[in-house]
Amino acid sequence: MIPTSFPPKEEIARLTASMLIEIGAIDFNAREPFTHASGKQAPTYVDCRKLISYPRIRATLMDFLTVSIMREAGFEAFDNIAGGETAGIPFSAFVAERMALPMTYVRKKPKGYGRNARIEGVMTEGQRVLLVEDLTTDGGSKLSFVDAIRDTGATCNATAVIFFYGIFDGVEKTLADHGVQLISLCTWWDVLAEAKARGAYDTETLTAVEAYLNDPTGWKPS
Ligand SMILES: O=P(O)(O)OC[C@H]1O[C@H](OP(=O)(O)OP(=O)(O)O)[C@H](O)[C@@H]1O
Ligand SMILES: O=C(O)c1cc(=O)[nH]c(=O)[nH]1
Repeated sequence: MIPTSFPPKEEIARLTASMLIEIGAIDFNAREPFTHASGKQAPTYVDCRKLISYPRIRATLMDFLTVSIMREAGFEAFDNIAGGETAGIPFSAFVAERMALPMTYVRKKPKGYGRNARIEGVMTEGQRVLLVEDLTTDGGSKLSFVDAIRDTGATCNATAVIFFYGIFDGVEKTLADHGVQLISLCTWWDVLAEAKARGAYDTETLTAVEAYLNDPTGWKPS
């Protein structure tokens, strides 16, 4: 069902950050960095996949994502909600259910046999498709998913994610240049503020993380 409450964007960001911290979806390690889909290393990892196991938090965040989509893109802007393999798929299902829209999903690569499809479910020419994903780091996966959607003759002018890194230059512009609007609930800056407010991590950890957030390309493991 479509939620009717519309908390302000800043409150959505704070609550989302708080929920991610509460369920242990936020990992920091400046000594043994995480490798991301882009191949880059970072002292940060947010595991939005954990959210599916927490029904109260999951429902609240999916309401937030749905109202953010309607508020920032329009109430009647989409005909089809597509999830990006893998982490985007459950969230696309929850959003599609709320918006009473068809759901599809996009594979990272063609299946390799059978129909050799990248798109699963029914996507038709001219449909206005919203790509739903768990997060965006530098946007590389989004461009690939959007291109696969457009190859069907559908349009895809927006992507909605729970988490946006918000630290790399030009990600929103690169997406915008590709004709894609980015809708997100929170960034690392919201998580950092909430972590400090809660005293959730030790000062050394937060200092190392803040150094990375301020200069992700110059950052080196400690
Ligand atoms: O490239 P970006 O747009 O910045 O987004 C980062 C991608 O990295 C993660 O996927 P990953 O490839 O790790 O796979 P998974 O979804 O199968 O876990 C995440 O689910 C995003 O799709
Ligand atoms: O870019 C990624 O691959 C990535 C970063 C992150 O923090 N969490 C995640 O699941 N993937």
